[in-house]
Amino acid sequence: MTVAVEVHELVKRYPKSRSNAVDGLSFQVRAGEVFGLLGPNGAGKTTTVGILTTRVEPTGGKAVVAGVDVAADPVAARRKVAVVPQRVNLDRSLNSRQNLIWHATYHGVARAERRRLADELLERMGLTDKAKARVDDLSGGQAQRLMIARALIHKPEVLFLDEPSTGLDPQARLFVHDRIDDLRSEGVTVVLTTHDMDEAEKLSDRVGVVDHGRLLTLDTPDALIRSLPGSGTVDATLRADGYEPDKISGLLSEIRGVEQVERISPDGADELRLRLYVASEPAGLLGPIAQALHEQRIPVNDLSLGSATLEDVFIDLTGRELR
Ligand SMILES: Nc1ncnc2c1ncn2[C@@H]1O[C@H](COP(=O)(O)OP(=O)(O)OP(=O)(O)O)[C@@H](O)[C@H]1O
Repeated sequence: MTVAVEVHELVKRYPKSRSNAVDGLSFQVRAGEVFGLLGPNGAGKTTTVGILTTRVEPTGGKAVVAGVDVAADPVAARRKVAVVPQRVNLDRSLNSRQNLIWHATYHGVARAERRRLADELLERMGLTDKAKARVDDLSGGQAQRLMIARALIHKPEVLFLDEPSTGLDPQARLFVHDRIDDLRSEGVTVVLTTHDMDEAEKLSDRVGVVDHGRLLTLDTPDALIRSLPGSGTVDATLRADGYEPDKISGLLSEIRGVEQVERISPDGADELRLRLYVASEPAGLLGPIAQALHEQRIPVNDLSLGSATLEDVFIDLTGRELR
C-alpha cells in the first residue's frame, strides 16, 4: 500500500486558545482513495487540512503528503497538493479562464500548455460558456467548480476539498460529487472534509471521524455501520411533556430486540425523538414499542423505520446528533 498522506500525533494550538484545535491526531490516507474527514463544526478538520496544505503551522507532530514532510519542505509539498477551500478565493479582477491561466503560470506550466489545460478543465467542469465570465457573475456552484478546475491545473497528487458542497443546490452538489468520482477513477488521492454524513458515506472509500481534534474511529462506511449494535432503526417521536426522557429510554430499551436507545432531539424541544437500534427486523418491533408507550400513556406522534447510516455511527460514538 502506498501512503499518500500521513498524519502522526499532530497538534495545533492557536495563540491565546485554551485548548488544542488538533489534539494528537494520527491517520493515514492510501494513494488513490477518497478519504472523508468527518466531524462537527469546530472538530479541527479545516485546521488539519490547513497544516497538510502548508497554510497553518503545526504546534507538534508530523504531517507528510506524497512523501514530503510539510513543515520541513513546504515548497515541495505545495507542488504535490492542491486545496479547494471553503470560501471562494478566486481572483475577482480576472475572468474564469484567466484565473486558470494565471494559476498555471504560477505553477510553472509551459505557455502553450496553459491555455490547452485551462480550456480542457473548463469543459470538464461544465464551464466552457463561462470562460469569459467575471468571478462575481458566477453562481456559488460555478465558482466552486472553477476552484476545483484551478486546483487540478498543476496535476496534484493529493487534492484537499474542504466542505465541497456546503451551500450548493442539489444539482450543483451532484455535479461536484460526480467529478470527485472521476478523480478517484483517475487515481488522484482525494481528502474531503465534511460534516455531511450522506456525502461522506456516498463518496468516501474510508472515513475518519474526528471531534475535539481527535480521531474517534476510522474505517470504510460499511464497516463503520456494521460495527453498530443494531443494523435497523426505529425512530419514535413522542409528545413527552411531563415525562422523564431517561425513563422512557429505559422502558424502550427493555423491549426484546432493542439493542440501544439514543435521544436525538435537543434538550427542551417540544417533541422527544428517540432512535432505537434493533437487531431483528425493525417492522416486527413496531407493535411492542407502540404497546409499551401506550401502556404508560405516552402520546406517540410518529414511529418510523430506517436502516443505520453513518450518522448513527456518529451518534453512537458521541451520543448526540451531528447537525
Ligand atoms: N485562526 C484561528 N485562531 C484561533 N482559533 C481558531 C482558528 N481557526 C480555527 N480555530 C479554532 O480551532 C477549532 C477547530 O476549528 P476548525 O475550523 O479546524 O474546525 P472544523 O472541523 O473545520 O470546523 P468547520 O467545519 O466549522 O470549519 C475551533 O474551536 C476553532 O474555533
